[in-house]
Amino acid sequence: MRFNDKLRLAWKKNNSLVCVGLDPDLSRLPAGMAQQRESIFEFNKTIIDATHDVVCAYKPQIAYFSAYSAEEQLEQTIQYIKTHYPDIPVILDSKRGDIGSTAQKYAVEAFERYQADAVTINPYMGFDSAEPFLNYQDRGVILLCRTSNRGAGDIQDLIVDGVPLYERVADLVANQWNKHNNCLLVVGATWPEQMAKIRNIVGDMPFLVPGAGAQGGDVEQLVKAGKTADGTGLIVNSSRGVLYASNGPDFVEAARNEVIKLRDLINQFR
Ligand SMILES: O=c1ccn([C@@H]2O[C@H](COP(=O)(O)O)[C@@H](O)[C@H]2O)c(=O)[nH]1
Repeated sequence: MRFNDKLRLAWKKNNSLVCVGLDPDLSRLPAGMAQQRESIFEFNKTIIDATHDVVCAYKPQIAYFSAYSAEEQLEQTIQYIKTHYPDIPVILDSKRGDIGSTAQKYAVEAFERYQADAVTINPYMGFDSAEPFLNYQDRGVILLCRTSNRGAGDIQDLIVDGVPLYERVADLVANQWNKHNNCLLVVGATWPEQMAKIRNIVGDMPFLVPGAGAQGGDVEQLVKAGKTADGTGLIVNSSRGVLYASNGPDFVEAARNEVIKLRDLINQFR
């Protein structure tokens, strides 16, 4: 099934636009869980089991695995989701980007080694660096457009041909790179004004929206700025806000409650 179809079904099945980011930080694991790489899969599995019916996607961030030489735990986590909750898409957040021959290997890493349904990539090396990913027509390719961080504007707001670079990226992706209808954009929850502009440029293209939760993005503003006419179009990610809602014995319940709270708040404004 194509990524965008899988996403649409997940939005509908769980009536949720929430994506849980799987960013396992050994120093923040719940009390009683050993701070060692072997705990990562157990922690992720517990969070996934507790939230699979209230999310539309999971987003493991590769750095939280490779930093601990825990690639095996990343593989196990993705396989666990695909086996037990096959309706929930997995987005590998790795933000790769390189010359075509190397990008080809990164595409194999994301889509064949890790079996991700979608991957984040950096578009700033141009079309040939994105093409190896885009050629996997059933997978999603999520390109950085206006990121959630404080310094997002340093480069993304530079004026190119009379418009900010992030608008050029949005236009380029929507009108030239999206031949297989498998492109999405990263648009930070922290920039609702820019999000509204991007929505105007790209029509119904889905956005991966990091920055709700720990980064403080305003949910009402982001949903109003980014939703599509049918009240979808957004994959709203929260990582730390969910994973570390509590580090006590109630961490599972606290994580689930956090997701439900975010889901219900988003749904209020769809
Ligand atoms: O613009 C971006 C792109 C990616 N991210 C990633 O999303 C999560 C956010 O984590 P929180 O704990 O919910 O803040 C993290 O994996 C980032 O690498 C982003 O924040 N902004």
